[in-house]
Amino acid sequence: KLLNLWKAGQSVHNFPGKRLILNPLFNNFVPKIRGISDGQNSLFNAKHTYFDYVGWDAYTSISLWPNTRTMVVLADAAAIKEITLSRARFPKPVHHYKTLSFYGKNIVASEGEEWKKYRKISAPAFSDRNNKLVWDSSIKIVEGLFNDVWGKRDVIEVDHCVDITLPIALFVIGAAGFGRSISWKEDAVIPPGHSMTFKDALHVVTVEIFLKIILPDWAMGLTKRLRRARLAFEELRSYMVEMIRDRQKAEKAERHDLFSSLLAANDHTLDASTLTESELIGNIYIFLVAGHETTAHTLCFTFALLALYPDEQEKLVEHIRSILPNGQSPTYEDMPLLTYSMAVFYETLRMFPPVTGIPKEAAEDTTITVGNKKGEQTTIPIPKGADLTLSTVGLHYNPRYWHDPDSFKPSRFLGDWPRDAFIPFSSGARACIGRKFFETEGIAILTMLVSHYKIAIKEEPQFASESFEQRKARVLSCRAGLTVTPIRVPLTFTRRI
Ligand code: HEM
Repeated sequence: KLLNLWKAGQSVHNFPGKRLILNPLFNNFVPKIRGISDGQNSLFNAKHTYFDYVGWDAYTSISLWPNTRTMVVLADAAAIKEITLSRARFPKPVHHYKTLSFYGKNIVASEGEEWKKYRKISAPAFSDRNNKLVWDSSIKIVEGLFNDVWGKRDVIEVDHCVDITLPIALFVIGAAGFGRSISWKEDAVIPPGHSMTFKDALHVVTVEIFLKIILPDWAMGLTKRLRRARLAFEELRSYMVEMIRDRQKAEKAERHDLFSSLLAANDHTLDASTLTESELIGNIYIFLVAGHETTAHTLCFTFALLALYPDEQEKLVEHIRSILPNGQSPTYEDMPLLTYSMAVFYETLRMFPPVTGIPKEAAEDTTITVGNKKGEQTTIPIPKGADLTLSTVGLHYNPRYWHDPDSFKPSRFLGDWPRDAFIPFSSGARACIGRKFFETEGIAILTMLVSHYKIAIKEEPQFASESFEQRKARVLSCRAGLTVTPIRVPLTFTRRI
């Protein structure tokens, strides 16, 4: 093993970095122990500090067990751009995404011809015509929250903001992606033939996904938590199968949503049939997950930041009022005018990118040139098979590109800003297909919420004496999940209009 470590170090010309016993796969299960494991949420916690320590916008991370893994972690905008633009030289290491394929192969966890096929089938559903559907669905869902859940109350206290943002995001992808409209009232009821709601099944599967990596099937019956996880995996599958059967039985209405595109590709009566049943379910699952958790967590951090910085919230409200002076609901045509809402999201995504590290691998022996804050450049040899991690957080907190990166300043996104140093949706051919979907629903939801309600941190007696910095650290604390997960964001919504 020591010889392997020496050889791996040689292969990257001993570029400085970490030498660890355990592969990053174990970060979620083993705490941070110097020389052994990087621990949970390590990229997010370190932000740009380890790059500062090394003195370059790159470092190596070589680990030994269960196999020798050579990784180069990057926070250099030019190097990251080069990598994301060269898909043949730096493909997606699909073997790291195996857990996302347990329902079937899909667009996120594939490469090459297979990925091209899934992308081609899905792309038409992300057109401008469907974005209008996303917008209208989002407005309707927030109106449902106001009317059916919050009702006539002037002050609403929420113990954890994700309790509202997760259902909102799930209802939007359900309605706009899969024609599955769920009302807030229906959502609480377990339908006949099921023992969990759709929302709970999807949530448990998303949270417990890591158990699937480490445990064999037989072990999933050992404890109450594992049995609940196993039940959720089965329940979600049966919900997805029902969704397919219901849509297949329904009148062939003129629909152009994602579900129609996926089903048409699975229609064995057509010559163009290209998706198997397992690929169909694999892709439905991945769109449900990719389309709701990232969105829900981003909305939650956005509300938390606006509550912590009331001056920024008022600037946002003033801007919205200048576009919608009579308090009317925004329309899809208003979206391009709501530039401050977009700036607030981008600043939130800069500070809390849901995906903290984007994996790539080297398909051949190659090199990468990176820089540092002194303006120097150096070239790192990258051996074939080495892993590369594009550190979204490292890049987003890199002072070479962002002035005062630790401060929440949405206005930095109003003028000219360094586009290559902003990759919350990744970049290049493998960038997020749902970016516009998110931006559309996000702006509709944010605009509706802040123009109707003032958002504040919920006052709780046990935290009465904390300083602003302590409050900020408490409210914004997060852990690693499938995406960066806020731990507890207690908020108060007070009616404005
Ligand atoms: C704040 C919102 C979102 C963020 C930050 C985000 C981020 C990302 C990132 C970083 C990737 C690349 C992942 C990788 O290389 O492994 C990605 C891919 C993807 N995202 Fe998103 N996403 C968001 C919302 C959405 C939504 C709303 C949908 C669907 C409705 C979606 C669907 C997908 C899909 C299908 C892929 C795989 C694309 C491909 O490989 O061709 N995402 N997303």
